[in-house]
Amino acid sequence: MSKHIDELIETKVAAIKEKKNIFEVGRVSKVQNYILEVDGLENIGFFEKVTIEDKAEGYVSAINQRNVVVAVTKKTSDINIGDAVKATGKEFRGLYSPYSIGHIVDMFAEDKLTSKRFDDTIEIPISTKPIPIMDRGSVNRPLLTGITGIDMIYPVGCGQRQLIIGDKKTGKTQIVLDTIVNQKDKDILCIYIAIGKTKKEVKEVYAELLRRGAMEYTIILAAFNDECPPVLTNTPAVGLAIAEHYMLQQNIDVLVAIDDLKRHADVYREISLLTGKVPGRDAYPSDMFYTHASLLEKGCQHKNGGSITILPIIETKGGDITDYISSNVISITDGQIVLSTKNFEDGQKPAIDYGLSVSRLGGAVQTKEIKKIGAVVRRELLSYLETCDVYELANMDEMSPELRNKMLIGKEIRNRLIQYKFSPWSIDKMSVMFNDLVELD
Ligand SMILES: Nc1ncnc2c1ncn2[C@@H]1O[C@H](COP(=O)(O)OP(=O)(O)OP(=O)(O)O)[C@@H](O)[C@H]1O
Repeated sequence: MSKHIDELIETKVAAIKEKKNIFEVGRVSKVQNYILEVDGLENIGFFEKVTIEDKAEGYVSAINQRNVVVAVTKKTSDINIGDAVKATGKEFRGLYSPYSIGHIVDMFAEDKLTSKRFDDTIEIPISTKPIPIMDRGSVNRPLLTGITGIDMIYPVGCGQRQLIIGDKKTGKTQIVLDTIVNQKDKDILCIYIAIGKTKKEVKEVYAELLRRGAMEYTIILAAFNDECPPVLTNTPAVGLAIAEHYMLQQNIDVLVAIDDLKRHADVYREISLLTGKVPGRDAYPSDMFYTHASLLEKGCQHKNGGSITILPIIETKGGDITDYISSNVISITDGQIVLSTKNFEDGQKPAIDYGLSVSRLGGAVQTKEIKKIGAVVRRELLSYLETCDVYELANMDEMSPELRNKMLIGKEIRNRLIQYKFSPWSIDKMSVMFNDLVELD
Protein backbone atom coordinates (compact mmCIF):
# COMPACT_ATOMS: atom_id res chain seq x y z
CA MET A 1 0.00 0.00 0.00
CA SER A 2 2.71 2.42 1.05
CA LYS A 3 4.64 1.49 -2.13
CA HIS A 4 1.63 2.47 -4.20
CA ILE A 5 1.33 5.84 -2.40
CA ASP A 6 5.05 6.45 -2.90
CA GLU A 7 4.64 5.76 -6.61
CA LEU A 8 1.69 8.13 -6.83
CA ILE A 9 3.65 10.87 -5.08
CA GLU A 10 6.65 10.29 -7.33
CA THR A 11 4.55 10.58 -10.49
CA LYS A 12 2.91 13.70 -9.16
CA VAL A 13 6.23 15.32 -8.26
CA ALA A 14 7.67 14.39 -11.68
CA ALA A 15 4.67 15.98 -13.38
CA ILE A 16 5.04 19.11 -11.28
CA LYS A 17 8.70 19.23 -12.19
CA GLU A 18 7.82 19.01 -15.86
CA LYS A 19 5.17 21.67 -15.23
CA LYS A 20 2.52 19.53 -16.87
CA ASN A 21 -0.33 19.86 -14.41
CA ILE A 22 0.27 23.27 -12.93
CA PHE A 23 0.28 26.71 -14.36
CA GLU A 24 2.91 29.23 -13.49
CA VAL A 25 2.27 32.15 -11.20
CA GLY A 26 4.16 35.41 -11.56
CA ARG A 27 4.01 38.76 -9.79
CA VAL A 28 3.25 42.20 -11.16
CA SER A 29 6.42 44.31 -10.97
CA LYS A 30 5.29 47.44 -12.80
CA VAL A 31 1.88 48.90 -13.64
CA GLN A 32 1.44 51.37 -16.47
CA ASN A 33 -2.30 51.75 -16.67
CA TYR A 34 -3.34 48.70 -18.79
CA ILE A 35 0.21 47.45 -19.47
CA LEU A 36 1.87 45.33 -16.78
CA GLU A 37 5.37 44.01 -16.36
CA VAL A 38 5.32 40.59 -14.74
CA ASP A 39 8.21 38.64 -13.20
CA GLY A 40 8.38 34.91 -12.70
CA LEU A 41 6.53 33.63 -15.77
CA GLU A 42 9.48 31.89 -17.36
CA ASN A 43 7.65 29.36 -19.51
CA ILE A 44 4.69 31.40 -20.66
CA GLY A 45 3.83 31.66 -24.37
CA PHE A 46 3.30 34.73 -26.51
CA PHE A 47 -0.41 35.68 -26.63
CA GLU A 48 -1.22 33.32 -23.72
CA LYS A 49 -4.22 34.32 -21.64
CA VAL A 50 -3.49 35.28 -18.02
CA THR A 51 -5.59 36.25 -15.01
CA ILE A 52 -4.52 38.85 -12.46
CA GLU A 53 -5.92 37.87 -9.02
CA ASP A 54 -9.72 38.18 -9.33
CA LYS A 55 -9.26 41.65 -10.67
CA ALA A 56 -8.40 41.42 -14.33
CA GLU A 57 -7.68 39.38 -17.44
CA GLY A 58 -5.23 39.92 -20.23
CA TYR A 59 -2.70 38.33 -22.53
CA VAL A 60 1.06 38.25 -22.95
CA SER A 61 1.94 40.92 -25.50
CA ALA A 62 5.74 40.78 -25.29
CA ILE A 63 8.36 38.48 -23.82
CA ASN A 64 11.53 40.18 -22.61
CA GLN A 65 14.71 38.67 -21.26
CA ARG A 66 13.83 39.33 -17.63
CA ASN A 67 10.06 39.64 -17.59
CA VAL A 68 6.93 39.50 -19.71
CA VAL A 69 4.57 42.29 -20.67
CA VAL A 70 0.85 41.72 -20.17
CA ALA A 71 -1.86 43.75 -21.88
CA VAL A 72 -5.04 43.97 -19.79
CA THR A 73 -8.32 43.39 -21.61
CA LYS A 74 -10.78 43.43 -18.70
CA LYS A 75 -10.46 45.01 -15.29
CA THR A 76 -12.85 45.10 -12.33
CA SER A 77 -10.55 46.81 -9.79
CA ASP A 78 -7.13 48.43 -9.59
CA ILE A 79 -4.06 46.28 -10.14
CA ASN A 80 -1.15 46.69 -7.72
CA ILE A 81 2.51 45.74 -7.71
CA GLY A 82 2.86 42.26 -6.23
CA ASP A 83 -0.50 40.96 -7.48
CA ALA A 84 -0.38 37.33 -8.62
CA VAL A 85 -0.58 36.72 -12.37
CA LYS A 86 -1.63 33.20 -13.34
CA ALA A 87 -0.82 31.64 -16.68
CA THR A 88 -3.74 29.65 -18.12
CA GLY A 89 -1.98 27.59 -20.75
CA LYS A 90 -4.56 28.81 -23.28
CA GLU A 91 -4.26 31.16 -26.20
CA PHE A 92 -6.10 34.47 -25.78
CA ARG A 93 -9.28 34.27 -27.89
CA GLY A 94 -12.50 36.12 -28.56
CA LEU A 95 -15.97 34.64 -28.12
CA TYR A 96 -18.88 34.59 -30.51
CA SER A 97 -22.46 33.42 -30.40
CA PRO A 98 -24.67 32.85 -33.46
CA TYR A 99 -27.36 34.75 -31.51
CA SER A 100 -25.23 37.89 -31.89
CA ILE A 101 -26.90 38.66 -35.22
CA GLY A 102 -29.17 41.64 -34.67
CA HIS A 103 -27.26 42.87 -31.62
CA ILE A 104 -24.45 45.15 -30.53
CA VAL A 105 -21.83 42.79 -29.09
CA ASP A 106 -18.21 42.98 -28.00
CA MET A 107 -15.39 40.54 -28.76
CA PHE A 108 -16.37 38.46 -25.69
CA ALA A 109 -19.94 37.85 -26.94
CA GLU A 110 -21.48 40.24 -24.45
CA ASP A 111 -24.62 42.03 -25.55
CA LYS A 112 -23.77 45.69 -24.99
CA LEU A 113 -27.39 46.79 -24.62
CA THR A 114 -28.25 44.30 -21.85
CA SER A 115 -24.66 43.64 -20.56
CA LYS A 116 -25.41 39.89 -20.65
CA ARG A 117 -23.17 37.31 -22.23
CA PHE A 118 -24.81 35.03 -24.78
CA ASP A 119 -24.93 31.29 -24.10
CA ASP A 120 -23.68 28.88 -26.75
CA THR A 121 -20.51 30.71 -27.48
CA ILE A 122 -17.67 29.46 -29.60
CA GLU A 123 -14.07 30.53 -29.22
CA ILE A 124 -12.74 32.72 -32.00
CA PRO A 125 -8.98 32.75 -32.55
CA ILE A 126 -7.52 36.23 -32.99
CA SER A 127 -5.04 35.19 -35.62
CA THR A 128 -5.97 32.55 -38.16
CA LYS A 129 -3.95 31.16 -41.04
CA PRO A 130 -4.27 33.07 -44.31
CA ILE A 131 -6.63 31.59 -46.88
CA PRO A 132 -4.40 29.75 -49.37
CA ILE A 133 -4.01 31.35 -52.76
CA MET A 134 -5.33 28.19 -54.48
CA ASP A 135 -8.60 28.51 -52.55
CA ARG A 136 -9.21 32.02 -53.82
CA GLY A 137 -11.26 32.75 -56.92
CA SER A 138 -11.54 35.89 -58.99
CA VAL A 139 -13.76 38.74 -57.88
CA ASN A 140 -16.49 39.06 -60.50
CA ARG A 141 -19.82 39.40 -58.71
CA PRO A 142 -20.99 42.92 -57.87
CA LEU A 143 -21.77 44.00 -54.32
CA LEU A 144 -24.30 46.72 -54.94
CA THR A 145 -24.27 49.71 -52.61
CA GLY A 146 -27.26 51.48 -54.16
CA ILE A 147 -25.07 54.57 -54.54
CA THR A 148 -24.74 55.56 -58.22
CA GLY A 149 -21.31 57.15 -57.81
CA ILE A 150 -20.02 53.80 -56.58
CA ASP A 151 -22.00 51.12 -58.44
CA MET A 152 -21.66 52.85 -61.79
CA ILE A 153 -18.30 54.61 -61.57
CA TYR A 154 -16.14 52.88 -58.94
CA PRO A 155 -17.89 49.54 -58.34
CA VAL A 156 -17.27 47.12 -55.51
CA GLY A 157 -17.30 43.34 -56.01
CA CYS A 158 -17.92 40.48 -53.55
CA GLY A 159 -14.48 39.71 -52.10
CA GLN A 160 -13.03 43.16 -52.81
CA ARG A 161 -11.35 45.42 -50.24
CA GLN A 162 -12.45 48.98 -50.93
CA LEU A 163 -11.20 51.75 -48.67
CA ILE A 164 -13.48 54.65 -47.71
CA ILE A 165 -11.33 57.61 -46.80
CA GLY A 166 -12.04 61.22 -45.94
CA ASP A 167 -11.98 63.94 -43.30
CA LYS A 168 -14.29 64.11 -40.30
CA LYS A 169 -18.01 64.34 -41.10
CA THR A 170 -17.78 63.73 -44.81
CA GLY A 171 -20.23 60.81 -44.85
CA LYS A 172 -17.86 57.82 -44.50
CA THR A 173 -20.08 55.91 -42.09
CA GLN A 174 -23.13 56.84 -44.14
CA ILE A 175 -21.74 55.04 -47.22
CA VAL A 176 -21.31 51.89 -45.13
CA LEU A 177 -24.82 52.20 -43.69
CA ASP A 178 -26.32 52.72 -47.15
CA THR A 179 -24.44 49.65 -48.37
CA ILE A 180 -25.64 47.50 -45.45
CA VAL A 181 -29.26 48.60 -45.91
CA ASN A 182 -28.99 47.79 -49.64
CA GLN A 183 -28.11 44.14 -48.83
CA LYS A 184 -31.65 43.40 -47.61
CA ASP A 185 -32.98 40.04 -48.92
CA LYS A 186 -29.66 39.26 -50.59
CA ASP A 187 -28.38 36.52 -48.23
CA ILE A 188 -25.41 38.57 -47.14
CA LEU A 189 -24.27 38.74 -43.53
CA CYS A 190 -23.03 42.21 -42.55
CA ILE A 191 -20.60 42.91 -39.72
CA TYR A 192 -20.11 46.54 -38.72
CA ILE A 193 -16.98 46.82 -36.55
CA ALA A 194 -16.89 50.03 -34.50
CA ILE A 195 -13.48 50.91 -33.05
CA GLY A 196 -13.20 53.55 -30.36
CA LYS A 197 -16.61 55.08 -31.07
CA THR A 198 -18.78 56.42 -28.27
CA LYS A 199 -21.79 54.44 -27.06
CA LYS A 200 -24.04 57.16 -28.44
CA GLU A 201 -22.54 56.93 -31.93
CA VAL A 202 -22.90 53.14 -32.03
CA LYS A 203 -26.46 53.33 -30.72
CA GLU A 204 -27.32 55.76 -33.52
CA VAL A 205 -25.94 53.33 -36.11
CA TYR A 206 -27.97 50.53 -34.47
CA ALA A 207 -31.14 52.64 -34.50
CA GLU A 208 -30.72 53.56 -38.19
CA LEU A 209 -30.17 49.93 -39.20
CA LEU A 210 -32.99 48.67 -36.98
CA ARG A 211 -35.42 51.21 -38.42
CA ARG A 212 -34.65 49.96 -41.94
CA GLY A 213 -34.87 46.25 -41.07
CA ALA A 214 -31.15 45.77 -41.65
CA MET A 215 -30.30 44.46 -38.16
CA GLU A 216 -31.90 41.12 -39.16
CA TYR A 217 -28.70 40.26 -41.02
CA THR A 218 -26.19 42.51 -39.25
CA ILE A 219 -23.87 42.16 -36.26
CA ILE A 220 -22.48 45.32 -34.70
CA LEU A 221 -19.16 44.39 -33.11
CA ALA A 222 -18.15 47.28 -30.92
CA ALA A 223 -15.09 48.24 -28.90
CA PHE A 224 -16.11 51.51 -27.24
CA ASN A 225 -13.74 54.38 -26.54
CA ASP A 226 -13.79 53.70 -22.78
CA GLU A 227 -12.69 50.06 -23.03
CA CYS A 228 -9.17 48.76 -22.38
CA PRO A 229 -7.14 49.69 -25.51
CA PRO A 230 -6.03 46.06 -26.20
CA VAL A 231 -9.73 45.27 -26.82
CA LEU A 232 -9.83 48.00 -29.46
CA THR A 233 -6.84 46.58 -31.33
CA ASN A 234 -8.08 42.96 -31.26
CA THR A 235 -11.73 43.53 -32.14
CA PRO A 236 -11.23 43.87 -35.95
CA ALA A 237 -9.37 40.54 -36.03
CA VAL A 238 -12.24 38.88 -34.14
CA GLY A 239 -14.76 40.42 -36.57
CA LEU A 240 -12.86 39.10 -39.56
CA ALA A 241 -12.45 35.67 -37.95
CA ILE A 242 -16.25 35.57 -37.49
CA ALA A 243 -16.64 36.51 -41.16
CA GLU A 244 -14.20 33.77 -42.13
CA HIS A 245 -16.13 31.26 -40.02
CA TYR A 246 -19.35 32.04 -41.93
CA MET A 247 -17.63 32.07 -45.31
CA LEU A 248 -15.95 28.71 -44.77
CA GLN A 249 -18.68 26.86 -42.83
CA GLN A 250 -21.77 28.18 -44.57
CA ASN A 251 -20.37 29.33 -47.95
CA ILE A 252 -22.06 32.69 -47.65
CA ASP A 253 -21.11 36.22 -48.63
CA VAL A 254 -20.08 38.44 -45.75
CA LEU A 255 -19.64 42.22 -45.79
CA VAL A 256 -17.34 43.63 -43.12
CA ALA A 257 -17.00 47.37 -42.44
CA ILE A 258 -14.22 48.54 -40.12
CA ASP A 259 -14.89 52.00 -38.70
CA ASP A 260 -12.07 53.08 -38.49
CA LEU A 261 -8.53 51.84 -39.13
CA LYS A 262 -6.83 55.16 -38.26
CA ARG A 263 -8.16 54.95 -34.72
CA HIS A 264 -7.09 51.30 -34.66
CA ALA A 265 -3.56 52.27 -35.75
CA ASP A 266 -3.34 55.03 -33.15
CA VAL A 267 -4.33 52.69 -30.31
CA TYR A 268 -1.94 50.05 -31.64
CA ARG A 269 0.84 52.66 -31.59
CA GLU A 270 0.00 53.63 -28.01
CA ILE A 271 0.17 50.01 -26.84
CA SER A 272 3.41 49.38 -28.75
CA LEU A 273 5.09 52.41 -27.22
CA LEU A 274 4.01 51.39 -23.71
CA THR A 275 5.18 47.83 -24.37
CA GLY A 276 8.62 49.14 -25.29
CA LYS A 277 8.59 48.32 -29.02
CA VAL A 278 10.97 50.45 -31.05
CA PRO A 279 9.02 53.26 -32.74
CA GLY A 280 9.29 53.64 -36.51
CA ARG A 281 7.80 56.17 -38.91
CA ASP A 282 5.45 58.65 -37.15
CA ALA A 283 6.16 56.61 -33.98
CA TYR A 284 4.09 53.68 -35.30
CA PRO A 285 5.72 50.29 -34.67
CA SER A 286 7.53 48.52 -37.49
CA ASP A 287 4.79 45.86 -37.77
CA MET A 288 2.03 48.42 -38.48
CA PHE A 289 1.83 47.58 -42.19
CA TYR A 290 1.85 43.85 -41.41
CA THR A 291 -0.97 44.28 -38.89
CA HIS A 292 -3.27 46.01 -41.38
CA ALA A 293 -2.23 43.75 -44.26
CA SER A 294 -2.97 40.60 -42.26
CA LEU A 295 -6.41 41.95 -41.37
CA LEU A 296 -7.31 42.97 -44.91
CA GLU A 297 -5.97 39.89 -46.64
CA LYS A 298 -8.98 38.06 -45.18
CA GLY A 299 -11.01 39.72 -47.92
CA CYS A 300 -11.45 37.25 -50.79
CA GLN A 301 -13.77 35.36 -53.08
CA HIS A 302 -13.48 31.76 -51.88
CA LYS A 303 -13.64 28.90 -54.35
CA ASN A 304 -16.54 27.39 -52.34
CA GLY A 305 -18.74 30.31 -53.40
CA GLY A 306 -18.62 32.44 -50.25
CA SER A 307 -16.75 35.71 -49.99
CA ILE A 308 -15.59 38.38 -47.55
CA THR A 309 -15.87 41.96 -48.78
CA ILE A 310 -14.12 44.51 -46.58
CA LEU A 311 -14.87 48.22 -46.42
CA PRO A 312 -12.24 49.72 -44.13
CA ILE A 313 -12.70 53.38 -43.21
CA ILE A 314 -9.89 55.85 -42.58
CA GLU A 315 -10.31 59.35 -41.21
CA THR A 316 -7.85 61.88 -42.62
CA LYS A 317 -6.87 65.37 -41.55
CA GLY A 318 -6.97 68.29 -43.98
CA GLY A 319 -7.82 65.92 -46.84
CA ASP A 320 -4.32 64.41 -46.75
CA ILE A 321 -4.54 60.86 -48.08
CA THR A 322 -0.76 60.49 -48.26
CA ASP A 323 -0.02 60.09 -44.54
CA TYR A 324 1.60 56.86 -43.35
CA ILE A 325 -1.51 54.87 -42.39
CA SER A 326 -3.60 56.02 -45.38
CA SER A 327 -0.89 55.24 -47.95
CA ASN A 328 -0.31 51.83 -46.32
CA VAL A 329 -3.98 50.90 -46.52
CA ILE A 330 -4.36 52.38 -50.03
CA SER A 331 -1.57 50.06 -51.17
CA ILE A 332 -3.20 47.03 -49.50
CA THR A 333 -6.77 47.54 -50.74
CA ASP A 334 -8.23 47.14 -54.25
CA GLY A 335 -9.32 50.75 -54.54
CA GLN A 336 -10.52 53.72 -52.57
CA ILE A 337 -13.56 55.98 -52.37
CA VAL A 338 -12.21 59.39 -51.38
CA LEU A 339 -14.68 61.81 -49.76
CA SER A 340 -14.10 65.54 -49.85
CA THR A 341 -15.17 68.19 -47.36
CA LYS A 342 -15.61 70.72 -50.17
CA ASN A 343 -18.09 68.51 -52.02
CA PHE A 344 -19.93 67.83 -48.76
CA GLU A 345 -20.21 71.54 -48.00
CA ASP A 346 -21.35 72.27 -51.58
CA GLY A 347 -24.21 69.81 -51.08
CA GLN A 348 -22.67 67.28 -53.47
CA LYS A 349 -23.63 64.20 -51.43
CA PRO A 350 -22.30 61.52 -51.28
CA ALA A 351 -19.20 63.73 -51.26
CA ILE A 352 -17.12 61.45 -53.51
CA ASP A 353 -14.01 63.02 -55.02
CA TYR A 354 -14.25 61.35 -58.44
CA GLY A 355 -10.76 62.51 -59.41
CA LEU A 356 -9.00 60.78 -56.54
CA SER A 357 -11.21 57.69 -56.16
CA VAL A 358 -10.23 54.40 -57.82
CA SER A 359 -11.58 50.88 -58.17
CA ARG A 360 -8.85 48.55 -59.34
CA LEU A 361 -11.36 45.85 -60.30
CA GLY A 362 -13.71 48.26 -62.05
CA GLY A 363 -15.65 46.77 -64.92
CA ALA A 364 -14.87 43.16 -63.89
CA VAL A 365 -17.82 43.26 -61.48
CA GLN A 366 -20.27 45.18 -63.70
CA THR A 367 -22.79 44.06 -66.27
CA LYS A 368 -21.96 44.92 -69.88
CA GLU A 369 -24.58 47.65 -70.06
CA ILE A 370 -23.69 49.46 -66.84
CA LYS A 371 -19.99 49.11 -67.67
CA LYS A 372 -20.55 50.92 -70.96
CA ILE A 373 -22.62 53.70 -69.38
CA GLY A 374 -20.23 53.97 -66.42
CA ALA A 375 -17.20 54.36 -68.70
CA VAL A 376 -18.81 57.27 -70.60
CA VAL A 377 -20.09 58.93 -67.42
CA ARG A 378 -16.69 58.67 -65.75
CA ARG A 379 -14.88 60.07 -68.79
CA GLU A 380 -17.26 63.01 -69.20
CA LEU A 381 -17.30 63.74 -65.48
CA LEU A 382 -13.53 63.66 -65.07
CA SER A 383 -13.03 65.85 -68.13
CA TYR A 384 -15.63 68.31 -66.74
CA LEU A 385 -13.97 68.41 -63.30
CA GLU A 386 -10.56 68.98 -64.90
CA THR A 387 -11.93 71.79 -67.07
CA CYS A 388 -13.63 73.33 -64.03
CA ASP A 389 -10.26 73.49 -62.29
CA VAL A 390 -8.65 75.24 -65.25
CA TYR A 391 -11.53 77.58 -66.12
CA GLU A 392 -12.56 78.22 -62.53
CA LEU A 393 -13.30 81.89 -63.05
CA ALA A 394 -14.13 81.78 -66.76
CA ASN A 395 -17.49 82.86 -68.11
CA MET A 396 -19.40 80.06 -69.85
CA ASP A 397 -20.48 82.48 -72.61
CA GLU A 398 -16.87 83.01 -73.61
CA MET A 399 -16.25 79.31 -74.20
CA SER A 400 -16.38 77.57 -77.56
CA PRO A 401 -19.75 75.87 -78.27
CA GLU A 402 -18.14 72.38 -77.95
CA LEU A 403 -16.58 73.21 -74.62
CA ARG A 404 -19.79 74.81 -73.35
CA ASN A 405 -21.71 71.69 -74.35
CA LYS A 406 -19.19 69.48 -72.58
CA MET A 407 -19.50 71.64 -69.48
CA LEU A 408 -23.28 71.40 -69.53
CA ILE A 409 -23.17 67.60 -69.83
CA GLY A 410 -20.60 67.39 -67.00
CA LYS A 411 -22.70 69.60 -64.75
CA GLU A 412 -25.77 67.52 -65.48
CA ILE A 413 -23.89 64.31 -64.59
CA ARG A 414 -22.73 65.87 -61.33
CA ASN A 415 -26.25 66.85 -60.41
CA ARG A 416 -27.65 63.44 -61.25
CA LEU A 417 -25.06 61.79 -59.02
CA ILE A 418 -26.40 63.61 -55.95
CA GLN A 419 -28.22 61.08 -53.81
CA TYR A 420 -29.81 61.57 -50.41
CA LYS A 421 -28.90 59.10 -47.67
CA PHE A 422 -30.84 55.83 -47.53
CA SER A 423 -32.33 56.30 -50.99
CA PRO A 424 -30.67 53.51 -52.95
CA TRP A 425 -30.99 53.22 -56.71
CA SER A 426 -31.25 49.94 -58.54
CA ILE A 427 -28.90 49.23 -61.43
CA ASP A 428 -31.87 49.54 -63.82
CA LYS A 429 -32.72 53.00 -62.49
CA MET A 430 -29.09 54.06 -62.88
CA SER A 431 -28.96 52.95 -66.50
CA VAL A 432 -32.27 54.67 -67.29
CA MET A 433 -31.09 57.89 -65.60
CA PHE A 434 -27.82 58.05 -67.54
CA ASN A 435 -28.67 56.31 -70.80
CA ASP A 436 -29.42 59.55 -72.66
CA LEU A 437 -25.87 60.74 -71.99
CA VAL A 438 -24.41 57.63 -73.58
CA GLU A 439 -26.63 58.09 -76.61
CA LEU A 440 -25.30 61.64 -76.92
CA ASP A 441 -21.77 60.26 -76.98
N1 LIG B 1 -25.82 61.32 -48.92
C1 LIG B 1 -26.18 61.96 -47.81
N2 LIG B 1 -27.33 62.63 -47.74
C2 LIG B 1 -27.71 63.30 -46.65
N3 LIG B 1 -26.98 63.35 -45.51
C3 LIG B 1 -25.82 62.70 -45.50
C4 LIG B 1 -25.34 61.98 -46.65
N4 LIG B 1 -24.15 61.44 -46.34
C5 LIG B 1 -23.89 61.81 -45.07
N5 LIG B 1 -24.88 62.55 -44.57
C6 LIG B 1 -24.95 63.11 -43.20
O1 LIG B 1 -23.74 63.75 -42.87
C7 LIG B 1 -23.42 63.56 -41.51
C8 LIG B 1 -22.02 63.00 -41.39
O2 LIG B 1 -21.99 61.71 -41.96
P1 LIG B 1 -21.17 60.52 -41.29
O3 LIG B 1 -21.42 60.42 -39.84
O4 LIG B 1 -21.42 59.32 -42.12
O5 LIG B 1 -19.70 61.08 -41.54
P2 LIG B 1 -18.34 60.47 -41.04
O6 LIG B 1 -17.33 60.95 -42.00
O7 LIG B 1 -18.46 58.99 -40.87
O8 LIG B 1 -18.21 61.17 -39.65
P3 LIG B 1 -17.18 60.84 -38.46
O9 LIG B 1 -16.00 61.64 -38.81
O10 LIG B 1 -17.89 61.34 -37.26
O11 LIG B 1 -16.93 59.38 -38.47
C9 LIG B 1 -24.47 62.61 -40.95
O12 LIG B 1 -25.42 63.35 -40.24
C10 LIG B 1 -25.10 61.99 -42.17
O13 LIG B 1 -26.45 61.66 -41.98
